[in-house]
Amino acid sequence: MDYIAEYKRWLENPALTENERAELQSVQENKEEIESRFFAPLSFGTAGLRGVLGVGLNRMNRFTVGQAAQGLANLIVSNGKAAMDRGVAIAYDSRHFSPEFAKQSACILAASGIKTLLFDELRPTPELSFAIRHYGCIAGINITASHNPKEYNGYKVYWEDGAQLPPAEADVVAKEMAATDIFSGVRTGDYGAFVESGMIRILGRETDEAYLNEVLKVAVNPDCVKQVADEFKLVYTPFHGAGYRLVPEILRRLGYKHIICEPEQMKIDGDFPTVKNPNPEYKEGFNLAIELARRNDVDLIIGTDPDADRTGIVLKDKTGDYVTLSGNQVGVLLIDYIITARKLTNTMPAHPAVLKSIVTTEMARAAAEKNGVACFDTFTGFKFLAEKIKQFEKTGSHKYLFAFEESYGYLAGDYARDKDAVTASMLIAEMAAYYRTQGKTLYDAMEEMYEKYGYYCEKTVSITMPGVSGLTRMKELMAELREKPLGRIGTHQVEYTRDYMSGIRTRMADGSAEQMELKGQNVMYYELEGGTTFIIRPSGTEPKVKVYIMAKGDSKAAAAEKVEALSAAAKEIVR
Ligand SMILES: O=P(O)(O)OC[C@H]1O[C@H](O)[C@H](O)[C@@H](O)[C@@H]1O
Repeated sequence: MDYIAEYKRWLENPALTENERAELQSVQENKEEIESRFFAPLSFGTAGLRGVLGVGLNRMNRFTVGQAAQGLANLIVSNGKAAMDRGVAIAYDSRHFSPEFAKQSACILAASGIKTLLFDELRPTPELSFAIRHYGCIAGINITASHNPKEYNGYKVYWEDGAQLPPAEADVVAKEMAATDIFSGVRTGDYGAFVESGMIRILGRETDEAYLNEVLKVAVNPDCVKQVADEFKLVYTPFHGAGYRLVPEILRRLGYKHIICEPEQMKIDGDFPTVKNPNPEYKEGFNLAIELARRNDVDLIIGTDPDADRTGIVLKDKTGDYVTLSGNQVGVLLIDYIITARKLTNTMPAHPAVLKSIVTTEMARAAAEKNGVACFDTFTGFKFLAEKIKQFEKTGSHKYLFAFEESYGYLAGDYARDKDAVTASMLIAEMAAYYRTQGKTLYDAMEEMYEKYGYYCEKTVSITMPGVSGLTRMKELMAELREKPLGRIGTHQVEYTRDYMSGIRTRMADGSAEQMELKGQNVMYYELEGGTTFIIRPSGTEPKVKVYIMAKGDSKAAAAEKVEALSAAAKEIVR
């Protein structure tokens, strides 16, 4: 794309406000910035749009959002009147412009004759997934950039089962967007008039109630909470986002009496003023909560990201220090706990299964299989886990107990099809209460878990590659890995290489190849000697290449040592 011509087209367009034009004028001397804003449209992938807020074709703004809404509207119209009447549920988080983009989308859909159900204020992402299923909508939109830094926003689109848009529908939206002129091709109308005519219906507390009732049903053994509720305390932080109301509420309904919320981070604010990254992956975000926990002698902290789909926890260890758990550790703890509680309460279904992504710890498989529960893998992205759940429903082959990814996303229950921090917080709190009734802390339970299932250790090394040059470098890197296969990584021999684009697994010793079940994603997966894995993939949500290192050892230290040695190799390979 001729980015200078596109820049000028925008600069001269009368649709821009004075402020928008001034923002574009302010970069006129900066060619690199112009290129980054105009080199290509934001791509509409299966997770919708995600990008930095600002004026430009490759930015999140009212024009790019309008084009996406029109693309979705066209897809729904092509599905016929019944689909249009089923409507679209729309939610948003605490980011800048999230409510504006949500309202704008509702007006664009309504102008195409599609009913919309718009939340009255920010809501957890999983509540949107629930609302789509609950109200029988054809689709859903969520304005959020999830856990990304404050400069970002995003446009996640969901389909009728409450999961993120399947690739076939995403392709249609992308094509419709490309055929829609960003300035003149988007139809809209008056918000007030649409509300009055019922084309836009506002969702409020009644939807929260229906959602919370469903979440509560996922609790496996809530009686244990009642036994310890008088003394048990926990600290909660929503990182300035959508978990602020419903997470404490579900914990209260579960029976907790002492929920200490971090007051600064309970304030809704798209600048996320107290954290660098509103992402439970980073410990720094928990600093205020840890202080609060220390003052109140609390040993469990729960944090949820701005759209309340990710959940992180911090525990007090035996020396009194506060340590963060990884998404893998929390996931395995929950698998182990859910299986225990299901057995205890006689609620284990026939053919139980857990689901995880290929970059998620193998310890999950060990925990499941040791207990007679099957474990299945999918690609990264909750939409793939949701697809598997749907497949189980269709064939009746398995009943899923729990699905999770190392990226701090967990789901149980049938009411939603995206990871749910409200449910995860509830299950974590229930699990902590259960161990308390056994005279243990969650930290004790985690240590025992390693003794039971083996010493696994994982680390993700992320290498940021920003801008247009970063995109090019990522492409080159993945191409190089395919052209010149790695024979060794660090000091380890590569035994098998899996290319998940072609779906081929090659034995390095003799070049023999076999077809795998999963294919079609840009992931290179190396099986190293000694059962260690090393996986490279470009992130789908941030300008990063991620290297996932997963090892098993005879002790915690031995596993960690293997991982550390390979971290250095990761930085050598991904440059
Ligand atoms: O590694 P990335 O492509 O950035 O994705 C990391 C995560 O992003 C989002 O949160 C998706 O909903 C998750 O399913 C995914 O695991």
